[in-house]
Amino acid sequence: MEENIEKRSYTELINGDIPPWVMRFIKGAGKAINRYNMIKEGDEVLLAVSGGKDSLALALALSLRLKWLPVSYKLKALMINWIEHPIDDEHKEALKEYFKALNIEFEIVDENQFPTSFKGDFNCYLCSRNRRRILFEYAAKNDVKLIAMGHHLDDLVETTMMNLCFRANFATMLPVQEFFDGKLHIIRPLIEIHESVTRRLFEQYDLPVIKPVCPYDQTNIRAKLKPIIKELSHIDKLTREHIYNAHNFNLHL
Ligand SMILES: Nc1ncnc2c1ncn2[C@@H]1O[C@H](COP(=O)(O)OP(=O)(O)OP(=O)(O)O)[C@@H](O)[C@H]1O
Repeated sequence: MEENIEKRSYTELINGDIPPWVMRFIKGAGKAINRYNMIKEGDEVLLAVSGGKDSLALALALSLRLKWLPVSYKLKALMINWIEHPIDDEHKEALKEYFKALNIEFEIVDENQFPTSFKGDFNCYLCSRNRRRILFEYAAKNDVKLIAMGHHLDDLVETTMMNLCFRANFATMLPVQEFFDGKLHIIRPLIEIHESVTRRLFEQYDLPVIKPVCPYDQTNIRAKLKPIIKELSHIDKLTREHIYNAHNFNLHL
């Protein structure tokens, strides 16, 4: 586990001691939720948890804002534990404690990251398809129609660049993605949040973050794009926002 010495306890946030920058983060998520009408009164939201800083930050935002919102929604968190490299008991306990403190029901399911259907192939695309299939099956079984994922603005920018530069495609990650004729939606409440904010949250509070276990994590194209996007943002610090705004999401709603 990350060294938590000198970090503040996340329970401070849960108990209401929320510094302005964390409040801006929570309100930023709320702004996207409202802008895209992601969650309505009484909805049940399945939160997809990787154990990384972003999905844990998303859990925090979705749970804390319920304290002052005039509307209510139900949260349930699901983590897929990959059988090929399972998380250890200590981390499992820390995650369970975190979700309990946030008042979110939390479940861990064991699944194969390399199912036989891959026929020996493996890449990020196949892996995320597999993850999505597992999440969809779980949602269908539990009659959940909303799945929240921890993707943020930097993820959107990297996806856009990947599609444009390597796949000759003007395509992006959507804040709200519809499946099965509207029977299921993936929502991304952190879509307007910079990764630097979730990183800061993780650096300052003892969120029970699990270190990335994916062998491809630092070598994939996404990781190679990060310094390039950072460089672009030195030319114009609103680079990420420009790429986001280029999609004119509002026009399609
Ligand atoms: N093992 C998993 N179980 C459930 N959901 C997952 C899992 N891995 C990823 N997700 C979902 O997919 C999103 C994007 O995954 P990705 O692998 O890019 O994130 P990460 O860097 O591992 O973690 P995070 O985004 O939480 O920091 C996560 O934010 C989370 O919502």
